[in-house]
Amino acid sequence: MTLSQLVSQVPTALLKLDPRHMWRNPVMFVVLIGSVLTTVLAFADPDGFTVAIAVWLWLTVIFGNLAEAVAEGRGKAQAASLRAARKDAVARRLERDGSETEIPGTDLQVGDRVVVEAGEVIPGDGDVVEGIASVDESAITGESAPVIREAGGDRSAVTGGTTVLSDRIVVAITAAPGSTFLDTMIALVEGTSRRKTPNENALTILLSSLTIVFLLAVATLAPMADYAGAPQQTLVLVALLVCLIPTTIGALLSAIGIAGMDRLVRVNVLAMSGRAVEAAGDVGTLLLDKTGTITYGNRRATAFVAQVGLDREVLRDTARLSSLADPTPEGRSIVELALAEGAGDLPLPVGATIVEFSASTRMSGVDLADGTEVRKGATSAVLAWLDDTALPPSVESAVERISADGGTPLVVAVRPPHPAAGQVLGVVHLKDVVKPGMADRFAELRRMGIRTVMVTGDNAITAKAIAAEAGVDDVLAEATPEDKMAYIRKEQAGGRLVAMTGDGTNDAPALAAADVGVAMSSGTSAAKEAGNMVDLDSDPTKLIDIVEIGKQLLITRGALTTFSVANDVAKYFAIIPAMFVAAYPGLESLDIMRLHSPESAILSAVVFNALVIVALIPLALKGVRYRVTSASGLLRRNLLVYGLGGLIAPFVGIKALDLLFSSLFGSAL
Ligand SMILES: Nc1ncnc2c1ncn2[C@@H]1O[C@H](COP(=O)(O)OP(=O)(O)OP(=O)(O)O)[C@@H](O)[C@H]1O
Ligand SMILES: [K+]
Ligand SMILES: [Mg+2]
Repeated sequence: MTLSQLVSQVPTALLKLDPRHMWRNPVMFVVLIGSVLTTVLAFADPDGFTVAIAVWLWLTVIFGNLAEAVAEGRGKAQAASLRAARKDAVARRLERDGSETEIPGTDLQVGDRVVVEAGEVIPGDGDVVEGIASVDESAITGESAPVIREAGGDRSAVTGGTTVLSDRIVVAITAAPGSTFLDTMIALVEGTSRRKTPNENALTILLSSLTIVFLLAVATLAPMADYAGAPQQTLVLVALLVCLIPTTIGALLSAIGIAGMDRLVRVNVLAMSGRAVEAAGDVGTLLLDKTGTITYGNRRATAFVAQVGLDREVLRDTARLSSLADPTPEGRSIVELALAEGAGDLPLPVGATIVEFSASTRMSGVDLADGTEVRKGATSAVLAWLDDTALPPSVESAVERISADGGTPLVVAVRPPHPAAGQVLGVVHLKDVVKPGMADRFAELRRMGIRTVMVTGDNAITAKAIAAEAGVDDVLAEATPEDKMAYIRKEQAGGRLVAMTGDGTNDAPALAAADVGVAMSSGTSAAKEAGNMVDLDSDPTKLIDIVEIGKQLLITRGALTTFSVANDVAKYFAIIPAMFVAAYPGLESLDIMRLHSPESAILSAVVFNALVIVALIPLALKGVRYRVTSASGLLRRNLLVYGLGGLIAPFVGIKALDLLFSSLFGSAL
């Protein structure tokens, strides 16, 4: 933060003096009332002291607004560059009859299908329903490397404003104009949609209560001072009140929250709510999707292993048949492998019914017109479909070998028309690769006290093999969407906050149930809508940064609250004796500060109180540094630094200002 940044936000800070805005912050609202009151007094009796107090009370309020304005200002710059990305693209809407109509992108409706080809801007948010393309998403991510977006899998979502670099895709629009991802993002970084988080609300209530306590203390001080023969002016009582109420944290609270969101935006994560950011700081369990999260996610068929005695061509052609209408990356890779291994390029037979893959059935295939049913899928699912027959031994050993290797075995089976029995033909070997560097990052999470759990629809052996390679703490295999939900609920019932990253439509319910649900930007629209954060880089290990930023937010807020309250308590002891020493000479032993005069004591305290806010703006925005240590160690350290610092600072600061003022205006004060 530079000085010019501060100065440039002064107009915004002044606009924020609007009582309708100030009302949301009770501590600073009290200061505002105090400023108005002392200003009236200054007009009635314009002596130097009164004017000085009035001016510094106004500055106190403005400094608080300045903190918020600077925090918001950083987002505004980002919003401006995002606006530039929201180009008004022309949409090529696909009509029912297959023809195309050109319409403005802003006229698109949810459910419309649009064609986008190389060089064109995607006119709205949606899911790719046909084709595969490389897309330049730098407009939203700032990353220039193109990404692949394709129909059917977990990498199907595209964002309006990004550009197709190669090939042709058909996109089904999922967001109405005005409520697109880019619109949400702009509102978020601008802070326009920011609401107070539960913790912020709780802290605001606490700070308001403290304010009331000090208000009562100062109010009872007035008659006591009268009685003692040292009547205090209203001006002094107002100034005293402002010094005692927790103005430091009151002024910086909202800036701390905005800065937390902003730090996330800087690592390309959009948090849809501040609550999610706070929760991230307290996460105990992290659920990670295997495919696409821990592994690259483009599971590809690499081999057909037929049952002993069966021609490999039969397996190859049946596997191909079962995949002809399967748009998932797995399905398409099977068709490609079959072709490469010499299968004919025949289309799907007429009259065939497509059976789509789903995460709960874990199978896909076709039903032919003659009643023959063809399936491929997870071993247990296919065996259950075949009325619990056992696997032929040769297939069983192939399944085990593929799984132990971390691959996904897809069993292929046929069920001829009744009464002939169904039969397993063999298995397709799907391979996926664990992303590099995973084990290190999981070790880091472990040091932060977070347990990592890999969740997958794959079988237990494959899951264990991948888990061992990636270094996670636990695995949940053959997980249906319901299993994922149940696991999250169980952890939450144990008092742990759960974070989860996911990209698939089948992840959506779990993403919604998790305390922190991070959807990969590459994922499906359903996943993005269900989560409360989106990672534009689609990097699941980003959760480490997210947790750090969440912890940093909580620590910063805690540290500055400690400082603020300690500061106020210390001021009480620094200035009360100075104010009353004339009336009660017995207080002299308490008057360790030896301030010049009661007026100088009050003015110094008010000025110090205001300057502390400005001095702490950089820390509020940057955040207190987070180190990986135990929570209690951190607490102890912060109490020591910020509690003790808060106690000592006023004595030093007020004394210094008192010396300055008394040397400048000695006789007047
Ligand atoms: N296109 C498909 N056709 C048939 N079966 C499939 C297909 N894709 C996956 N399967 C089977 O279904 C199982 C579950 O797949 P799913 O995509 O739900 O989970 P996953 O990809 O292993 O895990 P996740 O996506 O949650 O990381 C897979 O292990 C595989 O056996
Ligand atoms: K104060
Ligand atoms: Mg999947």
